Amino acid sequence: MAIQKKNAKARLDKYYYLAKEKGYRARAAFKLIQLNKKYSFLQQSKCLIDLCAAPGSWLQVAAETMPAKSLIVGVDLSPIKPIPKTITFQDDITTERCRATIRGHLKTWKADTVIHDGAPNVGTAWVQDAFSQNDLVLASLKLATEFLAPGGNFVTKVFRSKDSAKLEWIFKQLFGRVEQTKPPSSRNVSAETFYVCRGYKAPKHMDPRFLDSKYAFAEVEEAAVNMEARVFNPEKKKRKRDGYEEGDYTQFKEVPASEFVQTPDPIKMLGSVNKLHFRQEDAGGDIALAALDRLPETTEEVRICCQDLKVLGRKEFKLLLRWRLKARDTFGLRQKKTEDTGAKSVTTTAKGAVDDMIAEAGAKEGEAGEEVAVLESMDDEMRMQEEIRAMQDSQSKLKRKERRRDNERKQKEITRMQMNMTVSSEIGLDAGGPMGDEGTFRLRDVDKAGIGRQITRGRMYSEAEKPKEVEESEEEEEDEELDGLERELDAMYEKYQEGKEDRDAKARAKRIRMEANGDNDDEFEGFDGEDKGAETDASSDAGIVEDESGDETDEEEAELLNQLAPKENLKKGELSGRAASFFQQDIFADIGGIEEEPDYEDVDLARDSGVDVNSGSSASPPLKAAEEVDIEEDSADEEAEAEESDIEEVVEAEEEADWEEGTEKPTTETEGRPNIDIITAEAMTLAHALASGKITRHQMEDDNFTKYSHRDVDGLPDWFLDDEGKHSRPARPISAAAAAAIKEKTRALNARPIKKVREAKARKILRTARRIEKLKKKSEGLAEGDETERDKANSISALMAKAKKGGGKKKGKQEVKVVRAGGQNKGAGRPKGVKGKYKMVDSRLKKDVRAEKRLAKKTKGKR
Ligand SMILES: C[S@@+](CC[C@H](N)C(=O)[O-])C[C@H]1O[C@@H](n2cnc3c(N)ncnc32)[C@H](O)[C@@H]1O
Repeated sequence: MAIQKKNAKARLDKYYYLAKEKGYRARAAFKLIQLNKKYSFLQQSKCLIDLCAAPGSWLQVAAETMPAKSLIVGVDLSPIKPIPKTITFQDDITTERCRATIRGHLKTWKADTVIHDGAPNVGTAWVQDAFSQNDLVLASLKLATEFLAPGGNFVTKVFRSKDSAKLEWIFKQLFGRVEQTKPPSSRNVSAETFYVCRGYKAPKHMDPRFLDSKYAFAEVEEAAVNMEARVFNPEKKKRKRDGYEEGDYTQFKEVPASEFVQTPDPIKMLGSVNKLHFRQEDAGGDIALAALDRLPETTEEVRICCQDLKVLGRKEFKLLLRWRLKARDTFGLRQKKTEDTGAKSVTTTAKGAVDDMIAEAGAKEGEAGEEVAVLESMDDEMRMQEEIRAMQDSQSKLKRKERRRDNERKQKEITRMQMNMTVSSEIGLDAGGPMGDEGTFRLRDVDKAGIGRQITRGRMYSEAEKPKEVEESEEEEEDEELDGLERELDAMYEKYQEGKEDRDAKARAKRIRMEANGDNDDEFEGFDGEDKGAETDASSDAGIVEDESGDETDEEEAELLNQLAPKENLKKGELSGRAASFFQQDIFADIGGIEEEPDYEDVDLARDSGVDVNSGSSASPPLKAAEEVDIEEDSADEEAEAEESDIEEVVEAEEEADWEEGTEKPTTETEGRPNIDIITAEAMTLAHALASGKITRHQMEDDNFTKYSHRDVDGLPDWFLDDEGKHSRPARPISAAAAAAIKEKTRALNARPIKKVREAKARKILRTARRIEKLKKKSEGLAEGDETERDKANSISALMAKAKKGGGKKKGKQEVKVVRAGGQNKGAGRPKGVKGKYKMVDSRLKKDVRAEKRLAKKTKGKR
């Protein structure tokens, strides 16, 4: 009684008092609180079913944690006192009636979460308790599958037993994520544990047997307990998560040592019992045991080992097995195996020492006579085999390593030779000379490897292009896997780019431009002044921005705009308006008129690198070279790039619009040269350096032979190239003057009116020009007429005045309505029915005006 009292008190732990303090009906409330703290399923649920809910502490927690206006239904065999915000009823959760009642409460709703804390009336045998509890879990799961929404949660209590693994397997079939946990408030002494199953898969069809305890918990042939592992790997302890084995409820087991000698399965015995004893228990005594006890082989060491089998190591188990074999020999229990079988055991059991020992001990021998006789020789032989295998392995590894190193060395030599860093005599000295069998540079080998062409083209030999003969099967497999990953990565990158283009118009415009410009990863083909296409390509590659003025489509307007700076009016050697304004920039202030003959090399270079040169002119070469500068390079900073994209976007949009109208594509060329403008400080620095003769073609060529000039981009993924394009590019020098010039240019560009305004202004000028033209013609006609000079002059000045006004009535100019004051219009305010501007006149004023007009007419007629 005293003990009972003590136990009862121990049960009243802190959660019991906490539950009292907080007003929860049971300490179980904290289990749900702690589970929810870890997995937060209550906050996300709008509809919950609590199975086995009495007295209702879980319902209380759910009601206070779930969102307002949630639907909470609780059911239990026992009555539940009403809880605010919840619906409760009394029923057995395994019945159809209970399901129907829940259905009635839920109506069209589906449950987000089903919780189950059921415990059948326990108190019978532990195994029985566990089974009925798990049966209840299965019933609750069955109910949950009927009401759970897809993606819903199921939280349940499970008693750890041999069936809990089966339950876990079932949970995993129905839910995406299944976790087992034991909240701190669950007593350690209790075998209960909780499963939190999330992401209900909501299968359309389910075999009813799946949730039937008869099938779910049916005894499947248990995999034989691996006693060998227990005996030969005693250091690896496995936790007993499955509870007690069926029919085996004692913790400590001991058997007479004679049983161990007689048993056909000594390994199993060593793995399952705790002790082998030599105690005589039967009144008559065990003769075998007594004889065993007196055997000289039963040494003190053997006796100590028999005391506690659970603490033995591999060596001690081996000792016991040998002792057993000797004892069996003595008792005549063992028949020697034929030489043949022995030999077979040696060759077939190559799985390591554990297997050897199993063979030694004749594990699972059917009868007592099937044991292997030669223990020691087997051990030695196996050990030898093992050693040989290990040596072979390490040798082949070494060979492979050496081969790889050799290949790497050869590759380095090839690269060095390509870069003129080595002379041919240096190469292959150790490889029997160039003509030797292992000559590094035997062309046949090189060709076989498929890199001959690349070498002759001057391309670097890359790591990725290893000769086939040195490829190993492992590497091939690895490559295949990597290829697959790369393809996946490429697809993901493409998807990302598409998404980016959808969101970002600039990215879209950039892609369109890239497509329009064609593939820009063409190899560097060298400078070629004749190749216009290449020139354009190169300039577009470098991000050249076309001049907006090239987009004008209205012929007349374009004409008019061009008239403002007519080129044909330029004298020989004189700069065009655009060129003149370009060279008015401060940066070119130091360049005076240069008299020397043009340096045609520089001129060529300028053209090749995107600077368009009019070589037919006699202007000073640097000036001419830079007169129509078409250099462009990628802007180094993000700002410039953004700016560039902006401009390009406008250009694209305009181009598309023009094409839609069916007009010709606007020319982006002037006299065969692209209309390109400098927009970056780097380009401006280069232009200045070229124009001022600070650098020559050769210098520029040298400067451009960098690590960036011969990049091999073949086979590189897009994402990598895009990233390289952004971050790994040559840092070109920028002079302060060039930066200032570009800044000034950008400022001027920003200050410039938008295209629409410029067009409107141009239209206005055009209209005026047309009127003047008309006027000219009219006045010519008048001059030829018979009228007096005075009349002619009057008519011309009237025409002039009219033209000045803008050619008659201005469209949209509102007329002022004259309204007679008095009558119904008498009084203040707008007269009825009059819209817009109006003027009130009285009858007197009206009469006076009419009289004046009459008089003026009369006088005119008399003249
Ligand atoms: C541990 S209590 C539940 C405590 C509850 N979660 C709480 O917080 O108050 C277990 C409950 O399971 C109920 N139960 C057992 N078998 C049941 C069944 N077949 N149908 C409904 N309820 C059952 C018992 O009546 C008992 O009230």
